[in-house]
Amino acid sequence: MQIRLATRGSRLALAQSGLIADALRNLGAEVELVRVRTLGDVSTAPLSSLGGVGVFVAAVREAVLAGDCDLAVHSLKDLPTRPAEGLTIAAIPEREDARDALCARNNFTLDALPAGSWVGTGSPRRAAQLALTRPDLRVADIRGNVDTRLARVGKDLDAVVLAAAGLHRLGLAGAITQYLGTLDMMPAPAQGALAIECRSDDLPMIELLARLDDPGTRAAVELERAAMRAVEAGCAAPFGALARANLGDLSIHAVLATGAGARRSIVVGPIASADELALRVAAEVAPLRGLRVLIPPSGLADVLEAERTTVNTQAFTVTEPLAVRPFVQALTEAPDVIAFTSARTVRVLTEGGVDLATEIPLGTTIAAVGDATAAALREAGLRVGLKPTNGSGGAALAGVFADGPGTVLIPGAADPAPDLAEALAARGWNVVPVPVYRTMPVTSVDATIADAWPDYDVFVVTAPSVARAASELLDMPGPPVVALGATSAAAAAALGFDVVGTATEATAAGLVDALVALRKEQS
Ligand SMILES: NCc1[nH]cc(CCC(=O)O)c1CC(=O)O
Repeated sequence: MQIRLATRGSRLALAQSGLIADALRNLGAEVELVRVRTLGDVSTAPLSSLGGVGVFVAAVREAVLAGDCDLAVHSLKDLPTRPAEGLTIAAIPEREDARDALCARNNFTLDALPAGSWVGTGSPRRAAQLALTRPDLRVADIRGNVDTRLARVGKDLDAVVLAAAGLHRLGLAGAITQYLGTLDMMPAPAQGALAIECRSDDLPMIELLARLDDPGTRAAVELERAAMRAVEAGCAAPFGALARANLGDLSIHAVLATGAGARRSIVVGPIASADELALRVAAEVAPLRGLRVLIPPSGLADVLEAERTTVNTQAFTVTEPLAVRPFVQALTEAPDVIAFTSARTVRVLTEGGVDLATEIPLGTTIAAVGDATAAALREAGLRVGLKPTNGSGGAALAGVFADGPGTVLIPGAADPAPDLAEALAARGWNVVPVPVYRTMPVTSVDATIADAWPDYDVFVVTAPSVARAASELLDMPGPPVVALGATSAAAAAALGFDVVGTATEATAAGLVDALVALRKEQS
């Protein structure tokens, strides 16, 4: 049989195509490599603007579909999980090493790299896992083929992370200074595996290629890819998975980096139930996947996105800073305590030109309602002396105060939630509220958000003013509400929302915990 094999011209593509050509020649076929230039090879525009890795794949696929060639060899990890019409993956040969490898200067391992070292990778999966194991390293976003990436080690980079399989196939195993374990660096789904594709109606070719198929590899990589699909993680998501077939069983380890940390899963079961295994993995690493959430814009939205929820953002309020002079004036009275009720307050004062670290009298105690506020205060150079030991919010903060007398300054919104002031007054404190910003409701809501309003699984209420604005602008009772803190929960409930959950900590972790608890309840 005379076979024409479509290949890209990159060194890795030629090496991989050559391997398969040789394997086919061993089976008695005559094989000719036909080079296809792809837009991805010709253009210097960023990959994402060309439609992602798919541009490399599209041109060789076209050559096969058009009948100019009979088959193409792909790195399976670069193939979209959606099947290509008219084509079939007729063989997945035995997998090369699936691991990622560190190629570092000075023979460094990941542990030994000095703090602050620059590590090159263009992969969000690799970057996220590096940040988890070695948060003290710096990651450089690099592109290009394996040779160009490797050439930068010892020049502007201290190390790069590359697939061991690619390095092996290029004869570059000598550049590897450490094979990375899956706890530090879970590989991409199907990493190290090749896919041989031909036309779905080319039965003689399908029959020939079947002899190169390794069923164990196929079962493992298909499970990894099914898990990726179930997580709704595209190739840009920080998701890694490695499965192994052993007798009739499949085991899979998977990781999804979620911003602050990562969720991991290990699942084992019979090959016949691979679909169910993929769903179990997805449920463990991405328990919130697919949840439709509406939330005001902030860093919280990014965290929910990393958790694979479907997030829409809509601003319901705008902050209007007020003059800072009343606050600065109040400082001259040397209050015993200043209680900060939001990171926003800290930001408004700092942006208003107040240098909190030098202008607040030394003897004044700084109090914060929760972690986010405390973090903002520390960033402004203050030492936080008082914070709730259990939970967060105004009432929780008042709980850790000693009884008065004394004076507490509370800078914040012009219409603050009354819980902190009331609780402190009841314990004998002289409470001095100082408005430093006003929260104004927006006047309209984006039309697509308004349309989708009844269909959201959760509306995250981050402040009483958010609930108030939403209740005025959109139809009530609206979607189920998860509130960020007890104060927001009470305000939302009073406005007629169905409050189905409350984050005990007004932080990303607290919100995620509340949503996960809700999902568990509902399933
Ligand atoms: N994304 C590029 C790519 N596609 C396949 C390989 C290596 C071979 C393989 O993983 O099968 C590489 C290079 C790399 O990630 O280091």
